[in-house]
Amino acid sequence: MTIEEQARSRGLAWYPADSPQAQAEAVATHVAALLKKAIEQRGHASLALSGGRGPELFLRRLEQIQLDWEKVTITQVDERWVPPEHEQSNAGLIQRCMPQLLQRATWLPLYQGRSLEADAQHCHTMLKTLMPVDVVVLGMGPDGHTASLFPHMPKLPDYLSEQTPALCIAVPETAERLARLSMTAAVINQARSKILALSGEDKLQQLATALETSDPLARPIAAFLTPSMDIFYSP
Ligand SMILES: O=C(O)[C@H](O)[C@@H](O)[C@H](O)[C@H](O)COP(=O)(O)O
Repeated sequence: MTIEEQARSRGLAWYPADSPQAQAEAVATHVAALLKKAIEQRGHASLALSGGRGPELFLRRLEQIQLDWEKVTITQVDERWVPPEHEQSNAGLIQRCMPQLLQRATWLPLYQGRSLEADAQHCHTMLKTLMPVDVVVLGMGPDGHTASLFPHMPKLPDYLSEQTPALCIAVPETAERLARLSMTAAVINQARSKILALSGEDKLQQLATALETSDPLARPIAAFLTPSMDIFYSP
């Protein structure tokens, strides 16, 4: 079975693109269509964005799309616990890519600069009022992590359970990575729409393994491969 067949057999939509540029175009227009529908139905819409290196083309394309951005609230799926001017800040990336759009939308970055725990509590409270998020855009790391939910991290089973009371968690720094803030499955899997955008053969194989083995402790992305999820892949 191809990975596309595996995804479709799980009720996931599969959108292949020929290049990262085509993928960015497809994701941006798809996100805009979902937000437009939410605004038509409920008068407003909410969007949660991931960071990392992957989404830059998508974010810059979204900046160019005409929409009632004044009716959209934008937050983050996760964040490195650094100020926006830090080179590893996801908020900094989003702000650099979408300066005009963020002037019009309601922008709710996760990093507040208090303490890691205090910021996690602040974001938990913010997300409680925002849920259910209309559109959550996920990436996936080469190890199968998504958001800042990493393989075999402490308390991962709690964070991947939709019953977990925590909506945003503090992820302590390790030798390999900065401290982070992250949404949990209680928010992500309650979203009206999930989008996963990934590129490259390595990540495609990781996704195939996640679909085959469904072991979310080893590959946390596996906990989110449920409808309604649209997967956008480019080589
Ligand atoms: O803070 C982060 O790193 C992201 O939010 C993370 O969840 C990202 O989606 C994956 O790590 C993929 O990142 P790349 O696109 O850089 O591979």
